[in-house]
Amino acid sequence: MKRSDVKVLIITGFGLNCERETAAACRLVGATPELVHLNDLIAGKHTLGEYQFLIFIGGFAFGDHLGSGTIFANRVKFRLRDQLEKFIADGKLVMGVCNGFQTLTRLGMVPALDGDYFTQTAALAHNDSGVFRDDWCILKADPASPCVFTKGIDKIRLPLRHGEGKFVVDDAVLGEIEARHLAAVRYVNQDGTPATEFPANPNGSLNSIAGICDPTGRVFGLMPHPEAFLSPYNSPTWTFDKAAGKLPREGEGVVFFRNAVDYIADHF
Ligand SMILES: NC(=O)CC[C@H](N)C(=O)O
Repeated sequence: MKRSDVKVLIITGFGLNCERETAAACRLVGATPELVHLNDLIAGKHTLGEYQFLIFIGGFAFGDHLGSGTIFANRVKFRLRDQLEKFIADGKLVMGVCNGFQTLTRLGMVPALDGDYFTQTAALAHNDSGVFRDDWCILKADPASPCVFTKGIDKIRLPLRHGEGKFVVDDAVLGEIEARHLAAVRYVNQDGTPATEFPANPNGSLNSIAGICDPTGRVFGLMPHPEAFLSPYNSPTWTFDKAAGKLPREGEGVVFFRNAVDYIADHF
C-alpha cells in the first residue's frame, strides 16, 4: 500500500500527553495518523481493524495510580482484547513509548515469549534513583534483533522522562530475551558499551535494557521518546552541530517511525 494509506491509531485520553508529537512523527514519514480517545474505541466508534499501526503513547495515564500503565492496560485488556489479538495475528505493528511501554508490559504484549500477549512477564519498576528523571540518553540497537522498528540503527540519542523506567524480569525470562535478541535497544556509554551506572543507565534497568520486542519483532516498547526528537533543533548539541556544518536533516527519532511505515507499506 502507499505510505499515505498507512493509518496509524494513536490512543489518547486520561492523562496521556504525547499525541501531537507522535502524530507529527507519523506525518513526517508519510503516514496518516488519527487521534482516538480510549472511550471512543471502547464505545465502538472506531475499531482497530481500520488501522495497520497502533501506538501507545507516553504520559501519565490515570495519574500512574496503582503503578504506571496498570489501569490503562486493564481497560484495554478487558474491553479491546479480541480486537488487539486479531490486530497482532493480522501481522500489524504495535509500538509503546514510555507510558505506552509500561502499558505493553502490563498487558503482557512484550516480551510475549510464547505468543501469549496477555500474561505479564516483565515490568517497569521505579527508577533506582527514587525520583523522576528527565535527561538525554544514548541507545545502541542490536543488529541481530528481529525488531522491525530498529532496523539500520546503530547508536542513537533520545530524550527520556520517567519515574518508572527500571526494566525488570526474572532470570528465566531475561535469559530468553537475550538468547532471542529481543532487547532491541540498550542504554550505552559514549563509547558504546552497555551503561551499568547512573546517569548513562538512567533507571537501573537489568542488562541496560531500554526497549524490547516480541519474537515477531512487530510489537515493540521503549522508555525513551523518539517522537520528541523529530527536528535537529530538538538536540541539546544543535548549536555545535550547526557551527560545525553538521546539522542533520532530521531528528534521530524519526527512523523508528519510518521503519514501521516502510514495513507496513511493503506488507499490506
Ligand atoms: N513520559 C512518560 O510517559 C512517563 C511515564 C510514567 N508516567 C512515568 O513517570 O514513569
